[in-house]
Amino acid sequence: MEIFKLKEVSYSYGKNCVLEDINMEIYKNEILVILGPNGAGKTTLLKIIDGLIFPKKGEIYFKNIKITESLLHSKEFVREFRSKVGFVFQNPDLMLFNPTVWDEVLYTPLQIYDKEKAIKMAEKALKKLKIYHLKDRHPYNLSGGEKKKVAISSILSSDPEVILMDEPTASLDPKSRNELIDIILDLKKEGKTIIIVTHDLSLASLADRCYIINKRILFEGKVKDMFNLPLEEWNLDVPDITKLFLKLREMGYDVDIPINLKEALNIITKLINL
Ligand SMILES: Nc1ncnc2c1ncn2[C@@H]1O[C@H](COP(=O)(O)OP(=O)(O)OP(=O)(O)O)[C@@H](O)[C@H]1O
Repeated sequence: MEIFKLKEVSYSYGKNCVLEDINMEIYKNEILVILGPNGAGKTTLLKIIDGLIFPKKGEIYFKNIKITESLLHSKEFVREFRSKVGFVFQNPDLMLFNPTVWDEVLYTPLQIYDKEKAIKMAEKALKKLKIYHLKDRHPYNLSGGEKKKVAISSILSSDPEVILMDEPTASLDPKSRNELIDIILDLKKEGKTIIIVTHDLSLASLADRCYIINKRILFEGKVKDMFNLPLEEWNLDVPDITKLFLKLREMGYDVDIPINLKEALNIITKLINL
């Protein structure tokens, strides 16, 4: 089932066109990763999907309903849409406005559920991100990574169907990054649709499908099919492990390009045992 569909969407800031002719489908229960270098228009695209800005050209559909500017002014639609689609901003400071972490994470569920259920949801979300101990802290005084986790909890606590994440691993240390990756995979198992925007190519290993954009769509498909593309020329952060396997190919080894460390180890083990 199609959750979102974008048809020939374009967007400009003044005269500066940053997205042109974007055609995109987002399906239920997929992890979609949108890659692109700095300034490629990724955040702008997420804002369009989240209805925060409206395309200058083109059409956008949410579950087959065409989103129009007047629909975005309808309180009823916006309320329903906001309860179904959650957006974790790149900069958590833009999301955190309550006096404590607890108030922050409880805020949206209280608008949707009764108090008892809202409290349960908030507790669950804080525990999921392993930040329950921070619940009485003021978000302003937290570290960058802690703020990011609060921002993610505050979205998960309202249990949206679709989660948009802008550079979710930025400012997370390696342990927290791996924990977040596990959370994203769990969310998929729970039936959620997750859209991740990043220039960190290693996150692509999570994806069911990827887009690479730079104002326009440069690629759409499976991660595995990305590796024949000039990724470094397109200014994407190619992980060292990927570079190593591309080099092995250049040297004449008939190897697949692994999408994670486990796959890399399997391929190397096979090579050694040849
Ligand atoms: N509010 C704005 N007003 C004017 N120009 C903007 C605005 N927001 C973004 N831009 C410009 O639009 C282009 C795309 O920005 P956007 O933030 O969508 O890119 P991005 O791919 O998310 O980049 P990054 O990876 O650096 O976060 C950039 O050139 C940026 O300077």
